[in-house]
Amino acid sequence: MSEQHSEQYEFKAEIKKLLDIIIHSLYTHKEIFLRELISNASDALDKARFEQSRSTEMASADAELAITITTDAEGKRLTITDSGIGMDKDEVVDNIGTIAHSGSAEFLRKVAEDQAQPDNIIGQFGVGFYSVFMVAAEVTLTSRSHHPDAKPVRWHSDGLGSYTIEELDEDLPRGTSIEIVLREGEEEYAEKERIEAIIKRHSNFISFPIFVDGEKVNTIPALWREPRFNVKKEQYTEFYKFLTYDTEEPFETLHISVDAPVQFNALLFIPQKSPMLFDVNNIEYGLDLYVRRVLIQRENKELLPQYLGFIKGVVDTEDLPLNISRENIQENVLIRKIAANIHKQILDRLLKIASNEPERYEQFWREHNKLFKLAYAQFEHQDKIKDLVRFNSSHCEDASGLVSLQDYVERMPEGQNEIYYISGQSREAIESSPHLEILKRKNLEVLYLFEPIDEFVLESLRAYGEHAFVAAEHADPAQLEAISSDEEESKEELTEEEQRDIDGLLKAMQDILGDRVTEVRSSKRLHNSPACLVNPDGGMSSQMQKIMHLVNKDESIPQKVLEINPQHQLTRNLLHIYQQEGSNDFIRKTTEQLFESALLLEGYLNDPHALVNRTFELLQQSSGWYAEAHQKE
Ligand SMILES: Nc1ncnc2c1ncn2[C@@H]1O[C@H](COP(=O)(O)OP(=O)(O)OP(=O)(O)O)[C@@H](O)[C@H]1O
Repeated sequence: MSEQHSEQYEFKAEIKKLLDIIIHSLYTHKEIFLRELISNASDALDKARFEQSRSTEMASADAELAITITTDAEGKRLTITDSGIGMDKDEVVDNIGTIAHSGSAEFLRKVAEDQAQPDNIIGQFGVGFYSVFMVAAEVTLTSRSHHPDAKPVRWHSDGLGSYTIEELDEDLPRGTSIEIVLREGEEEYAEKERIEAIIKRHSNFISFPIFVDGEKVNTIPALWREPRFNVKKEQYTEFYKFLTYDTEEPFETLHISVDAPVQFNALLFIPQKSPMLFDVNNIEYGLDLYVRRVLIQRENKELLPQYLGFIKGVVDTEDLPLNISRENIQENVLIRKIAANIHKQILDRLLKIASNEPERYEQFWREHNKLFKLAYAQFEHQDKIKDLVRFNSSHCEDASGLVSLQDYVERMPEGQNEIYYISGQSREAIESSPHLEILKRKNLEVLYLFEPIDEFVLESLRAYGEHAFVAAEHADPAQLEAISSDEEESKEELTEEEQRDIDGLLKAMQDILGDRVTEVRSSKRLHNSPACLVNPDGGMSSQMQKIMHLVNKDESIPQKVLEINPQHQLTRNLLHIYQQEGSNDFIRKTTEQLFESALLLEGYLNDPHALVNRTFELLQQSSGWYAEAHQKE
């Protein structure tokens, strides 16, 4: 054969690194290299079938779409050939010379990040084409693109530092062929039985025939088109592992068959583990869309709302034209109908698990809630979502407990109309909040929200039944009056004179704080704490306010109401001082101190210097008075 001269290229540094790990890996399941090559061949065949379905002019138009494997035990060789889309020279350089694709890049990042043993994680990632070097001493890839005028190309490498590439003058049938010369010790991969066993284990669901030395090996039809009663649990699990490379069983399987108003079959899985979420707004998700068994698009996002992005699976419909373009999928009414049906079925299944197997549902929630909570942004199916969300609450023994809104409402005592919540970084932080005091005293359950998104969830859900969600700081003490509490309130009533003077004291405190507060007023909500900050009526909750400040890069402190507990001993003491001397320097310092302490508790105090210095001054003064008082005795 006449050949043009071949050109030699060095591998890029990152590929060298990947190859070095792969070649020196002691990984015991090297057989997955075949899964990777067959998966690439299948993708190439899917693309060829896709082009065929839209009558693109192609080389070898009549070739059967199949994968052909030949073994040569004597020559220690294995060849994998497909009649797929093929590659021209530029495509080989671009595709085989890069690891920008998901599997390998992720693999390298994980190895670098975790210092993890590559051997343990190599099987979890599709490390793609290069995994062939786990078993190969030499690899020759020959490819002929489907473009009618393309020239065949040959790529050759021993995986060590460089590769050669050349265009061939003779024409070849469309597709790609990978010839592997096995390394010493890896001869088993040139044995027919071994190869057949590997295919059965990892590639049984490939939708194209796979021939090994002339015999067809894979026999399983598209599982999602089988009637449900025909499919065994093990087959679902096997298909799930094939689809996701997960090593565990799926958490839940949904096999859906619908005939009207739109025909489709779907096989969907909820994995046990959530995907790695670095950025929930930027995750890869979607369902594989087939039209009459032809793969039209992997990870189609129109079929699944983002908040259910942890779900994996395939959808196959008879009702769309095969030549639908990927762009048209987006506006297609049938796709929307399929998506709506799938959406509803998934939620119904989750509701069923939540009511029949609450503990198992909690397991789901713990794993997938981060993504699921993005449901706050969509307004469809809100009633179902309300029954699916879970939070920690004051009813739980510790921060790991979960309650449903239904449970909460069932526990509500007579007279309680609202569902109370409070946000904070931890259960401890939340439980020390003065805003909780009145609710605790009335024995009312409060939802504890630990993540910023939680408040968005409640804001958008607004109410459960007729019970509105209300931040603890907005709980109206007047309304709570009606609810009886276990503890008898041991209020020491203020005398008429004290009541009058306390108004004067509050006014004096307000003058001291000026426009740092909207008002200083007497509190009905406090019990143990002397003071707290609350939002002026109808404002957003503090947590929400903080998020908005963060978003707007605003560091200013919002104006709030300072509430003073008139029953507190500190207030009583201040009142006596005020009655004797009017507003003086001690009242000024104490007011500043109360205000800044409340700011500190709310997380607003940017600079604690003044607070600390004032603490020293007040301690010095009060210890002086103490010493004096005791001397006199
Ligand atoms: N048999 C083949 N026919 C046509 N193109 C191929 C074939 N094998 C590989 N390629 C091309 O080379 C690219 C790189 O393949 P590789 O196996 O390294 O990664 P990948 O398949 O893209 O990613 P991943 O392994 O994460 O799924 C493929 O995306 C494809 O474009």
